[in-house]
Amino acid sequence: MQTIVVLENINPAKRELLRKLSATQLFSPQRIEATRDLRVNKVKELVSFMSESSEREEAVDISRASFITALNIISNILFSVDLGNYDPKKFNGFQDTVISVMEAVGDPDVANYFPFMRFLDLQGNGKKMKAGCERLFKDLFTAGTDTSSSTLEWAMTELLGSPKTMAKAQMEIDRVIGQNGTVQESDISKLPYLQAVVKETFRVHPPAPLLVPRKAEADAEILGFKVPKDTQVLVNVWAIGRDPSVWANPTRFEPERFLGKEIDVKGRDYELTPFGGGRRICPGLPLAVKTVSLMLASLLYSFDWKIPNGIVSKDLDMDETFGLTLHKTNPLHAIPVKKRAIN
Ligand code: HEM
Repeated sequence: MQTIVVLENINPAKRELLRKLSATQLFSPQRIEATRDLRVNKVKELVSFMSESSEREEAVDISRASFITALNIISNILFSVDLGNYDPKKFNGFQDTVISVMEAVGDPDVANYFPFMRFLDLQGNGKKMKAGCERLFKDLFTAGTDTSSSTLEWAMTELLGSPKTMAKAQMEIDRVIGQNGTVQESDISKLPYLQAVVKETFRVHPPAPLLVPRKAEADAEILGFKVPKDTQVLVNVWAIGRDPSVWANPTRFEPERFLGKEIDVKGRDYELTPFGGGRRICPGLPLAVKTVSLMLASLLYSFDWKIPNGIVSKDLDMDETFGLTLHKTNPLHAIPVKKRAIN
């Protein structure tokens, strides 16, 4: 399931296209607003899946389940179809996904069904353009799914490792939603502690720890360091997130540090830039923050969580595999225990 964001390998023209497509056609504020119910429904399906596992007292692979949800949200925004399936027998990962997408793209009338495809000017472009599109969509799915599922997995890992923090987040959600509700996106703004948990997860476990590599366009000098033209520059947001000169107790997971503070992940506060910043800032940011917050709030509202195999919270492993993307080395498995009837 773990895939790597290899956006640095895309040529600049394609990257620009991917960016433009994301920002103007797919994740513009209007489009994000128009697809709100879709996200709520896809997260309801995640909760139903967890509910079935709960009845069987079965541990769930949190990263995999949230990956399917994130994938279906993006595939529905793009093509109004589910490309992921919670049943592993019916879903083999990106290969199947991209093939299904390409079958849709191969249809000459596709732009009638998916108006944004006109933007790509597909008509009559033949095999080469089709291959380009295949790569383009694959990159979009890759950039948006793995990053979101990794964030959710780390948030749940940290909360399972700190039962008090989990209880505090659950109490806040219960207070806002009441006993028999469903979490809506509009509730998230009323959940400052949940938002702080998400920010704290981004601080300690940024899914793209070195952002996307940059290259100096000209000789430069930064803080006395000479950076010659064409040097590859990596921004280590993982290290910034754990810098003791910036953060008190940097290795502790303490969402409280964000309460009452303006600091956000939108690229303006340089101590917390999990989505990058400036011209290259992640165009999927608004979608990602909404998706991750809604998934997390819904899982905490509907279920209590147990770690399988008698492992206690303090012994939960936090091993990270560090590369262009950051992953939990051993996938988190957790058992959902239903707290209330699922609507
Ligand atoms: C928690 C979720 C996510 C995180 C942490 C994340 C993070 C990032 C980062 C760090 C970059 C590079 C920015 C830079 O170097 O300044 C990036 C680029 C990108 N992201 Fe995201 N992302 C997430 C979700 C998404 C989603 C949901 C989508 C769309 C479906 C998406 C699409 C893209 C694209 C297309 C780029 C390339 C932009 C470019 O090269 O200019 N991302 N993302």
